[in-house]
This record gives sequence, C-alpha cells and structure tokens, in this order.
Amino acid sequence: MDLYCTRPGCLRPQNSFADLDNTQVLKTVPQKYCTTCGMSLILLGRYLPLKLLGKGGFGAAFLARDRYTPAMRQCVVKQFQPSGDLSADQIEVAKNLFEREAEVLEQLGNNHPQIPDLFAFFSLTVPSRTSNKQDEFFYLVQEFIDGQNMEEELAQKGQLSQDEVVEVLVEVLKILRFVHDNHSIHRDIKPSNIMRHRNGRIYLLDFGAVKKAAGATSKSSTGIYSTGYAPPEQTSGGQVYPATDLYALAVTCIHLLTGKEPGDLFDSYSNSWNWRSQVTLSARLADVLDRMLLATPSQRFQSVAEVTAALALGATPSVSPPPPVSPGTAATPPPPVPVSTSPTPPPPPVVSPPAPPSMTRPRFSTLELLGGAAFTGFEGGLIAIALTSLFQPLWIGVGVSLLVLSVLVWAQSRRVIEKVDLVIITGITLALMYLLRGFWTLTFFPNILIVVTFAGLIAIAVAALFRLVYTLLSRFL
Ligand SMILES: Nc1ncnc2c1ncn2[C@@H]1O[C@H](COP(=O)(O)OP(=O)(O)OP(=O)(O)O)[C@@H](O)[C@H]1O
Repeated sequence: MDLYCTRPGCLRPQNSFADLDNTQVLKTVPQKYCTTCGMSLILLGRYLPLKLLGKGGFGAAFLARDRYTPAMRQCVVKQFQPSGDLSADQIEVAKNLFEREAEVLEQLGNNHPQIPDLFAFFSLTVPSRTSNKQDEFFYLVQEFIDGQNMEEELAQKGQLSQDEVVEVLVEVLKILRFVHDNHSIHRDIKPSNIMRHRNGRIYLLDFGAVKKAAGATSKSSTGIYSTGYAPPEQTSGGQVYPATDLYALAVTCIHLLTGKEPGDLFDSYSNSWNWRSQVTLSARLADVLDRMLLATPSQRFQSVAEVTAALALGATPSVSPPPPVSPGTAATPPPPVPVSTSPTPPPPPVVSPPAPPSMTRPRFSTLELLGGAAFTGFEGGLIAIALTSLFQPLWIGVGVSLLVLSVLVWAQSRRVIEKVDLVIITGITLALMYLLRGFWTLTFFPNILIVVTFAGLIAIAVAALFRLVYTLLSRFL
C-alpha cells in the first residue's frame, strides 16, 4: 500500500509498504515514517494520506482513509501550507482563515447535506528537516466528495446546457440560503468549489474564506477572493453581503454556459458584462443573471429568496433529496433533482446588512466632479473668448470652441487629464491670453476673468444639480 508524505517540500512523498496490504497490519501498526524525510505518515495515528488531490491558496488537499472506521472510509485531509513569500502577519491571517474553515465546517457542514462534514481538526509537531527545531503543521479532515468539480466537468463538456446550469444554480442557491441564514457569507463561489457527487448531488466546498455577516464584522474584507468571480465591493476590500455571493454565483453560471473565462466575458471599457450574445437561453434566466451581476450590491437581488422568486422556481425540491451515500462507496448516479414550481412561503430574510450607499468606488468623488466642472466652465470661458475672437463668423468660433471643450471633457472622463493637470492647463491658457491680449474682443483682463469665473460657477452649479438628481434616482429606483 502507498502512503503519501504530507511534509511540504518532501522530495519523494510517495512511500510503498508491502506489509500494509494486510488489513490487520494496516489497522494495528503504530506508525510509519517517510523513507525520504522521516515525517510521520499516519496522522494522529488514524488518518492515512494516499495521494495529493491538489494545492490551493492556503494548503494542500490529500485523499486519505480513516483507519478507525469499520470500512476505513475515505476522507480529505487538508493541510495548512500558505504559499509564496508571506510576512509573519499574513501567515497569521492565513492560519486564522484555515482555522475558520474548520469552525465553519463544524457549524455548517455537519448540519447541511450538501456541505462536507468536518471530521477532525488538529496540529502535529514534528522534528524539522532543516534545523534542530520542531515544525508545526495544521490539518483539517473533512468528508470526501466522490465526484467532479464544475471546472473539471466544464473541461470535459466544453459548455453546459441551460438545464444543467439551472440545476447547479438552484442547488447552490439552496446551500447559500442555509449559509446566509446562518449569518455567513461564503466569499469564494467559483466552479472549482462546486462539486457534483457521483450520485448527482451538488456540494459547495472551500469554506476558508467564509465571513460572518452579522455581529462583530470588520467592515473591511481580508482580500481573500478569486479574481474574475469576486464583485467590486470584495476586490476593493469593502464590506461583503449575501449579494456578494450571488454575484460570484452568476459569474460561475455564465462561465459554465459559455465555456469562456470571466475575463473574456467582461468588457472593461464599458465596465459591464458582455455575455448574452454568446449563448441562447431563456430571457428570464438571462435577466436574473444580469441582475445578479450588477456592480452595485444594493441593485442586485438582496437574498437567495429574491433570486428563487425571480426564477419562479419555488424554493424547495419537489422530491426528497437523494439518499445519503456512505462515503467511500461508489453509487449509481440517480436522475438530477428536479425543482418544484410550486410556490413556497418566502424564507426569513437572510442577513440584514446595513443598506450600502454604494459599494463600488465611484469613478469620481464629488470634489473631483465639482473641480472638473469648475475647470470646464473656467477653461471653456477662456477658450470661447479666444476662439470667437480669432475665427469669424461667430458660429465657426463657437463650433471650434465646443470641439476643443468636448476634447477636454472627454480627456477628463478618461482621466487623461486630472487634478493638478487642470490647474496647469488653466494657468497656461491664462498666461497665453495675457501675452496675446491684443487679439481678444474683451481687451480688459478683469472683464475676461469676470466672464470665465461666471462660466465656472454656472458649470459647478449644473454639475452639483446633476449629482443631486443622480444620487436621488439611484437611492429611490
Ligand atoms: N471535500 C472534498 N472532497 C473531494 N475533493 C475535494 C474536497 N475538498 C477539496 N477537494 C479537491 O481538492 C483540490 C484542492 O482543494 P483546495 O480547497 O485545497 O484548493 P482549491 O479549491 O483548488 O483552491 P483555493 O483554495 O485556492 O480556492 C481541489 O481540486 C478540490 O476539488
């Protein structure tokens, strides 16, 4: 039998022991050690790591067997192994997140059939390979989901059909309803964290990034998220909401529907998702996904209940869920779980986070907006005086002035010019106007200044009015 060494960096982690082929020996042998690095292989004297399943951001996952159960059930042993050059503080944060995964699995997983159960959480102290010191390793043992994650399924199929995606959507929504009802936010919904068991049941994995939604939440996020799937409020380190998970779930759905990476479906120029043309599906589903994908959390659906209502699917399956399968046994896949169309009473509200004014960082702050308006008015006045004096008849001067002004407004909107640039441009224009003062119809400089100041004030007033109308509309619509 082969045992896999869990010491990070072990050069030959695969160890073969012929005597362990005998079940009696396997169940009673006190310990086995890695022939390359000397690490204890039987964790806690109980868990037998067999192979590496994969490595994530914070650790490695191993397929293992539990020799204290009659059928030596399969399980997943996750080991805390933060990657990259992390500072001591970052390692501490990562370790806390790993511990949180264990806490959340104990609280949520052991109470929901579609979240892996937590079996054990422990640390091991072993002699270091490189110094005289001891190394401490942290392990988390959880239920093994014998199946494929959605990323693997997508790689096989290329694209998922509407029905397949609706099934995933509805099943994950049911799990999320439970997670949110327990005042938690998953924060890392993506295809590789959604698994389909061989019996057809959908599971949600990877609760390391879960954040408590109520109570002592710090308003800032820890920056744990998956690029492409995380919404703006998460990537900007803001507060997260149930709607944060709904956004990532919608990105997952469009990725599965189109087979394209989220980055290829997002048009950064218009700052919007551009996926509908890539696939044919029901307008209702597309509309629901589009609303889940809105950049501002307050504009998305606020809860799973709202999404299920919009999908008009009801909230509960019309048949009882598939029977539990004892881990480690292969099961024949039953038909996918159909979803009821009968309406059910809406569930209690998920979490009631304080209504966010807006979680996306505005492209321009109010100060920038008013400063830009002052610049546009001031500079526009100067340009109008200069160009209407230079070009005759008057309409040509006005036309050229508007053209130059449009270029300046466009350059501000793209941030080609901003902040101190605006002062420099105004200064240069004023200096030129002064040097060439003989040309202008308004020969007296104080008069020019009065005109342009007036124009600047009008521009500020107009911008402030627009800002006010926009704020009121976005609050009430
Ligand atoms: N309970 C489980 N049952 C079956 N496979 C699992 C289980 N948990 C994790 N895996 C598999 O193990 C692999 C590694 O998982 P892990 O959670 O460590 O990282 P990840 O999800 O790939 O990455 P990240 O943590 O950065 O999101 C993945 O392929 C995942 O599908």
